[in-house]
Amino acid sequence: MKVTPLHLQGACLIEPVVHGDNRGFFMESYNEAVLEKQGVKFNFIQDNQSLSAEPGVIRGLHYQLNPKAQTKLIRVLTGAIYDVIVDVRKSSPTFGQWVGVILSEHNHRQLLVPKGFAHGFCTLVPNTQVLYKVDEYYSPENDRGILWNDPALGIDWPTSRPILSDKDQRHPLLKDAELNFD
Ligand SMILES: Cc1cn([C@H]2C[C@H](O)[C@@H](COP(=O)(O)OP(=O)(O)O[C@H]3O[C@H](C)C(=O)[C@H](O)[C@H]3O)O2)c(=O)[nH]c1=O
Repeated sequence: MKVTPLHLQGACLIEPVVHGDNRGFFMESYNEAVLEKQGVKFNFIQDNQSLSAEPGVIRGLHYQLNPKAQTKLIRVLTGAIYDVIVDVRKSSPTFGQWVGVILSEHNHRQLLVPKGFAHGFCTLVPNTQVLYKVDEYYSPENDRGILWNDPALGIDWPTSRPILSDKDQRHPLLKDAELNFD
């Protein structure tokens, strides 16, 4: 597995080794020891999976407040997403900055999202299934969000008319969001 740090501290791209042959491919999609040797060590305790039937679905921008903040390891089982993380650590020199990467069933890329980041993605093709590991359990009372198209963020989403959940239509702007990350 190749681990490439991103410019937002703590975030990294992970690319597994894919063994292709005449049948298809095999890969170790997660290997704790291999990642730990490269400084990626988390106690993931929950696996999540979502299916979005249509392209242009945006889920996010979500995070959980401390003490239930989550590290997330995101990958795509089928389809493709434009995956975005936003640094919401108030004392961070990159507070409010974001990075977007394409994760797909074809590039097998994974994104490690540190605690203190809001996370969201936009699906790029139909029937996109996203899998992700988290190191804290779901905590509805600590679940928060930031509006996907907050002009202060200027995220270059692939669509300006996304399919959104009712909840994702009502998140505050970053300047009004409840944050408790240093
Ligand atoms: C996150 C979560 C949700 N749920 C229930 C709550 C709702 O009844 C239903 C859908 O939840 P939600 O609309 O929050 O799902 P997404 O919009 O896909 O949100 C997720 O996708 C974005 C991109 C994220 O980064 C978050 O991890 C996560 O919030 O699943 C659970 O039962 N357990 C969970 O861990």
